[in-house]
Amino acid sequence: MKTALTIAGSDSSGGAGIQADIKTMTVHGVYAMSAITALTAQNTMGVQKVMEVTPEFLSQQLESVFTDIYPDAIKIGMVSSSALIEVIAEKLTFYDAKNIVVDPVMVATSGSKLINDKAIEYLKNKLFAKATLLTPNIPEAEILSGRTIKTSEDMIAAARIMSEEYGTAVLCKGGHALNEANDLFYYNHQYKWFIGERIENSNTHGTGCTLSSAITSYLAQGKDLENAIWLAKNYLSGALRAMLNLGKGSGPLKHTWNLEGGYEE
Ligand SMILES: Nc1ncnc2c1ncn2[C@@H]1O[C@H](COP(=O)(O)OP(=O)(O)OP(=O)(O)O)[C@@H](O)[C@H]1O
Ligand SMILES: Cc1ncc(COP(=O)(O)O)c(N)n1
Repeated sequence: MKTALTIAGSDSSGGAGIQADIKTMTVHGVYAMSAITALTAQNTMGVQKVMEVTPEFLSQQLESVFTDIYPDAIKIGMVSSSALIEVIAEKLTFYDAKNIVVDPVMVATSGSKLINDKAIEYLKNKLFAKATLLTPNIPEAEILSGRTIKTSEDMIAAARIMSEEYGTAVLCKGGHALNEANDLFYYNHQYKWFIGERIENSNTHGTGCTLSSAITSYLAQGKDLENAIWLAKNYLSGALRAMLNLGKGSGPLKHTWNLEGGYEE
């Protein structure tokens, strides 16, 4: 069985973070493991409280996982402080980790900030160069590239800046654009659009986490990067199309849709 590790925050409401990642990896037939960076008390309406783990405890979780069940691929999500980022960067190097998807989570769908400013600099300087793929959404891509994104051309320019600066592939997600759900992939001085039909569903809590952990699952199974992105986007579209409607705010996706025989693309 292929194995994957998520290094991320726990979401008590189960729609994003560690819980979304484990559900997604599991329905892809991949053995999921976790190293938790923070506990969040959150629901579909917002993040009520965050409790970070200590760098020592994160370090121990990573050591416990890597020295026993080596992950074939790794997803990194919410990491809110520079000390935790340093620990992750050090362990990824020490254990020679491969197939690393970094989702630079900064703000939850509900608007709550999930990272501090110093940590953003550490992400850029210590973690991004180790990534196989970075998956910023549009607001994150604006912060990371220093460019305002209003058009498709702006998305290409921002992705180029990030890809060239960090020497990694970038998938700039277009879920925050108004009419489309097209994601822009940039690697090796070339770009490609991953076109998605926009689904009218206001329950989008955890779309970013789910997409990045689906990509990670496919990488663990040995798919190449572009194929992994196509397959993951198809999975995500099905999870939105299943129209689960839970909670009072922006609710979670139906992660199990692909086990139920419906919603074929
Ligand atoms: N309404 C939608 N219909 C179809 N696809 C969507 C929709 N909204 C988002 N997506 C897709 O979901 C994925 C995540 O994109 P998005 O830009 O929402 O990321 P994100 O902001 O990191 O997610 P999150 O809401 O978890 O923070 C992308 O592939 C995007 O195209
Ligand atoms: C622990 C954790 N990690 C990531 C997100 C971002 O996901 P979203 O933007 O969909 O709320 C979140 N809300 N909580």
